[in-house]
Amino acid sequence: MEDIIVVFADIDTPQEENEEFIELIKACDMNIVTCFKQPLKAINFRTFIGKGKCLEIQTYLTSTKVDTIIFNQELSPLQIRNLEEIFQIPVLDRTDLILAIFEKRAVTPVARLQIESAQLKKLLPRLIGANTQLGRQSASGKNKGAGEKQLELDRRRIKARIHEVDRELKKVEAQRHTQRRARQRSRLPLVALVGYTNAGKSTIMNQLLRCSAHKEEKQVVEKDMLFATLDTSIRCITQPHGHSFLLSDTVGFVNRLPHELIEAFHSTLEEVKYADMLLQVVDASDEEKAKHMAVTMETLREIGAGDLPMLTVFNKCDKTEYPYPHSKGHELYISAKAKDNMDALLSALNKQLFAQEHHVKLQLPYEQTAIYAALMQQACILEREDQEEGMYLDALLNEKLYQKYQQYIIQLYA
Ligand SMILES: Nc1nc2c(ncn2[C@@H]2O[C@H](COP(=O)(O)OP(=O)(O)OP(=O)(O)O)[C@@H](O)[C@H]2O)c(=O)[nH]1
Ligand SMILES: [Mg+2]
Repeated sequence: MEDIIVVFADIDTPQEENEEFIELIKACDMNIVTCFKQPLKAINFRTFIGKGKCLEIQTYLTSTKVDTIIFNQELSPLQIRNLEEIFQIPVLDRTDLILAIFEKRAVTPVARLQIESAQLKKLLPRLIGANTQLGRQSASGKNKGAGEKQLELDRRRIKARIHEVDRELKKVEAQRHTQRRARQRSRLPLVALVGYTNAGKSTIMNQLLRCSAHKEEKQVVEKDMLFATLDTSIRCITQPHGHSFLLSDTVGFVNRLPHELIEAFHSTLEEVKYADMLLQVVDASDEEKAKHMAVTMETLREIGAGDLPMLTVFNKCDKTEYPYPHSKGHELYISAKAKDNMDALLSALNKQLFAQEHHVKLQLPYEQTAIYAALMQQACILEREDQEEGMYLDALLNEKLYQKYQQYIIQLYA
């Protein structure tokens, strides 16, 4: 495990943001040896923090073994270079840390390529104009060779590799485009799970898969750690009495998600843009939920998915005082840990996803098996109640079915 020093260089940084930063460090399996704090009125353009603080850290380093220093802010390439010259060990900023977490978590080849692209693009400007023996390849802090010549070689190699990686990623984008076209032809609506990291998106996906009539669909990874999911998985949810839809689970968002990452994860995040509807998952037990929702909205706008219809799911209500399952307009309160809450989720989702449809109650004689079979296939049956005189169906019908089966409709809901 890497031994690190954390430098909180604060320019009115809220306390919660610093707490989240510690969580990010934990997610990266690093051992914090000590923390230095400096409230800043002005940023030193050469070293971010002041001379006095640099000296204090330098003195500390003479007596303690430390592998890396991590700043809770974004640093410029020049600041990083100067700080590394002073401390003689690698210095990482907030973006490097998030990239390092992603690097650790990346399991699919695409996620690996995306992270490599982001890391190389962040590294390149640091090498321009650098003349020290310190150059870093990744958060693991491998030192590179000395001298201008070596640097020039490094720069060229990095540029060539960026080119190669981006070409691979373009291929992936084209592949995803083809897959998307195939999905669109299937005409199944696509629902995308989005939200802050660790809110419970993958858990909801798995619970819905358990309820799905097609149980063979693969489960996704759900775990209590930041950024458990790094790629997009799309599964088909087949409702026992109704429409099927596609559900996608993707990478979670975080406050100030580095721009390099959004760019690198373009093809992964782009899937969200093509959804028919978003399921925004919020951890209801998190005190910072309002801020997390704002970050989610901001990220959605950034990737061009800000205007899609949305159902907001306040999850983990079992850890709160909120009654659940409970539906209120476009908001739903549930606990994904309670399997029976998925009915409430599906019902809210169906209402919104198939909103252009008519919500009706039908009374159908038992002998009308052909009509029942047609409704099962083409409509969304929310509830079935069997009585002596026939079955009562609470269903969503499209215009065509609505006209065709008028004679069986006994109630039209608002
Ligand atoms: N108590 C409680 N825990 C939950 C609930 N839903 C999910 N969790 C837990 O929250 C943690 C995170 O869940 P995930 O489903 O992996 O979260 P995610 O949103 O997919 O996270 P990322 O992939 O990191 O973005 C896991 O330990 C889950 O077991 C819930 O309703 N109640
Ligand atoms: Mg996940």
